[in-house]
Amino acid sequence: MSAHVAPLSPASFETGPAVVVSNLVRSYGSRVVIEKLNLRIERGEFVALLGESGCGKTTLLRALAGLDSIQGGRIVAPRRPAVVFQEHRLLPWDSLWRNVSLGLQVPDARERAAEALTEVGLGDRLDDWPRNLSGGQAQRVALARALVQQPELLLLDEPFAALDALTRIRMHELVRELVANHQPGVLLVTHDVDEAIALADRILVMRNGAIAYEHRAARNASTPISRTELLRELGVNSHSIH
Ligand SMILES: Nc1ncnc2c1ncn2[C@@H]1O[C@H](COP(=O)(O)OP(=O)(O)OP(=O)(O)O)[C@@H](O)[C@H]1O
Repeated sequence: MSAHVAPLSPASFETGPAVVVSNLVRSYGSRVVIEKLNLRIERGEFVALLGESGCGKTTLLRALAGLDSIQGGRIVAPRRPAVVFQEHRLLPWDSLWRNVSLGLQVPDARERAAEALTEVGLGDRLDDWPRNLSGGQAQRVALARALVQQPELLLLDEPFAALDALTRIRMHELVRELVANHQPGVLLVTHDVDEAIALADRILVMRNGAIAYEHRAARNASTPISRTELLRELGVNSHSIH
């Protein structure tokens, strides 16, 4: 865990939020990218983060992951979150089960990896190699590697962006199922408005270094989040909306 991510007290471990961010500031040199941003994600809550290119979505995700230092504010999380990136980032010289169990300090690492790989539909590929996987399969392994850690917070940085449309839809179904089973809080960074609407309980739009818009989906809502409204928030004018 990096120095700036403060642990929650043990009492709040089982029931507390997945992450609480207060007055976060992140800058590169003199350029402030995130300015006094506040965010709270509950366990089991699926939050999607949209925003124009360059607005700071990945910067926020990296700060939450503890990968970068921050210049102000506070991030309180129970443990280090798990992250899945757009690229699978599997080690080519390790078998799939070893990739999945990397960093697991338990005697039954292979069994745990087997369970996780089975959950993502690759339980028969334990001893296979990353080079033999399709893009979608590799992202499944990346998801298994994240979930084997039983994270309270799962950070997804455009994990489906490089996949074809059909594989992406299958991955949406899988992620929905995995999140329902494991109940982490999720922050999904995406450019895809429809993906955000399909998956998220809450959709955020980031602008000028902070959360500028928030839409919370009512559970089992008969009227879905308005795509037009979201696109408007993203600066797409009504003439371009179909
Ligand atoms: N390592 C870095 N050094 C300097 N500036 C950076 C660095 N990383 C990102 N930036 C700048 O910070 C701003 C936010 O970048 P970030 O990658 O977080 O945006 P984003 O919203 O994720 O964009 P995209 O949707 O295109 O992926 C951009 O102006 C970018 O140029």
